[in-house]
Amino acid sequence: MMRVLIIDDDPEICLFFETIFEKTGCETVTAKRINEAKKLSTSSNYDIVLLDLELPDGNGLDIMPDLVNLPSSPEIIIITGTGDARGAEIAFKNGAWDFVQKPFCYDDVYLPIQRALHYRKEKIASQQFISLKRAKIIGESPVLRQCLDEVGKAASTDAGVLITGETGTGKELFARAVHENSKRADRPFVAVDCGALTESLIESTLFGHEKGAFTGAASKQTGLILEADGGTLMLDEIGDMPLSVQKKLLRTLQEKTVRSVGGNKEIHVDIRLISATNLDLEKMVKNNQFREDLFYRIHAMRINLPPLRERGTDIDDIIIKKIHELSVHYNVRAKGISNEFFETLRQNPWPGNVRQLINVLEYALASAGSDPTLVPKHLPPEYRLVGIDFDMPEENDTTQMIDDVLNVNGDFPRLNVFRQTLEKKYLEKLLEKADGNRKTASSLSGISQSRLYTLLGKYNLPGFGSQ
Ligand SMILES: Nc1ncnc2c1ncn2[C@@H]1O[C@H](COP(=O)(O)OP(=O)(O)OP(=O)(O)O)[C@@H](O)[C@H]1O
Repeated sequence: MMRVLIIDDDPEICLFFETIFEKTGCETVTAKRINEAKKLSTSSNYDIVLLDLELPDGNGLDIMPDLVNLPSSPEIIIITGTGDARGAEIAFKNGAWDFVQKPFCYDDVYLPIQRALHYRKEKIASQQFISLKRAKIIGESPVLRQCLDEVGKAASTDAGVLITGETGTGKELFARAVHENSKRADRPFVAVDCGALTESLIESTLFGHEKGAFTGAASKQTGLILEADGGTLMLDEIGDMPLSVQKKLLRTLQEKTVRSVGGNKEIHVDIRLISATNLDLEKMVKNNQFREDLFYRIHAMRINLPPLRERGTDIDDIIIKKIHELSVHYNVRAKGISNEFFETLRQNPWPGNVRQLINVLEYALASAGSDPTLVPKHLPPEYRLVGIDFDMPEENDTTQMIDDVLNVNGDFPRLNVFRQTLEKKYLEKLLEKADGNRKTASSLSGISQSRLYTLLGKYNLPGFGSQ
């Protein structure tokens, strides 16, 4: 049973909250003064504390540090005075979960309380399941917790892990979590995006090269596989790795040695490999586009990350924590978040998943300026059109684009060429639609700004204006 401490000197307000919490099956205790609250909070554990700021023997904020640091780390909801416009700022700066402003009615407090109870229940459940360093992974939904369980299992072995999932679902974040919880945690974690490297670059980037090994190799360079020695190598977009490099990688994994381009020496190397992809590698194996022996080698374990739209209330947790993080990062005043803001974001489909959501939150924070609370009007217009599939091109457009690419030179293209041509066309359209604005392009596509730059460079496309 959840326990709630209500700190307020007004008997009517105490009764009001006691009734609400007891209806949801919680046990409540009340304190009318700071001294009384101090004694009660140290003699028992509480899940939620409601704290009035105007108490007869002082300001409620004076005991905030004591409450925040209680062993049970309760979720604190602050009750601010009538017309106190700094309610959100006071609450979040002092580590509160939420705030309610006097005078309030049942509807004003019902949602903050439900959210706090829900969050608390999931937090307790997750603590029972996981004692894992989570890197920066946010979310408590059952599907996400299952993935964290897999992280725990993967971290206790040295086996190859394949992480699959749509773009922006956190594949790199989870790879880091595996590394940080493994016995290799104090050794390097090196991530390489195979999709961002041209066929000729990928081999020398991974394996290194000798001076003069090819035109432009002015000096000897150590490859990233050796950089990861003793630690973890993450190969993102491994499905984009050319077959010739796949063969060389397999040899490295089997023999635990690496040979640079143009070199004749095998150097011993000890790496743990984590691969990631959003392609169907099984299908690629069947179509001879991915080596079967390598496929078996890299996926002794598998973690399949669900898209954000299937993660239930994780989106709320991510919104709350990321807004807080971004506010601190940009040194802007803490803001409240309206229910309508949450609701609008929940209803979007998020094809670019968490990355896309973070980009939109960044936009919202910038467009809110000094407004104290985030509301839907702070979102990019296309995200306010809930229920409309704004990110998906019309089916006819897509079919036309695919047909155009298939008919290039009249020859049927190899899959690799097809994919790259389509990707280039997508980027051209994206630049057009985003009007050359890098933030909009990143938000529309769900691709990080740094990845966008890499892709534009790869296809020799113009960059963005200076915004
Ligand atoms: N569960 C999560 N909690 C907090 N942040 C997350 C979560 N999942 C993803 N992110 C953030 O979203 C962004 C994208 O994550 P990441 O790069 O790991 O995705 P990815 O699946 O590797 O994407 P891609 O396939 O495009 O390379 C990063 O800023 C990451 O920190």
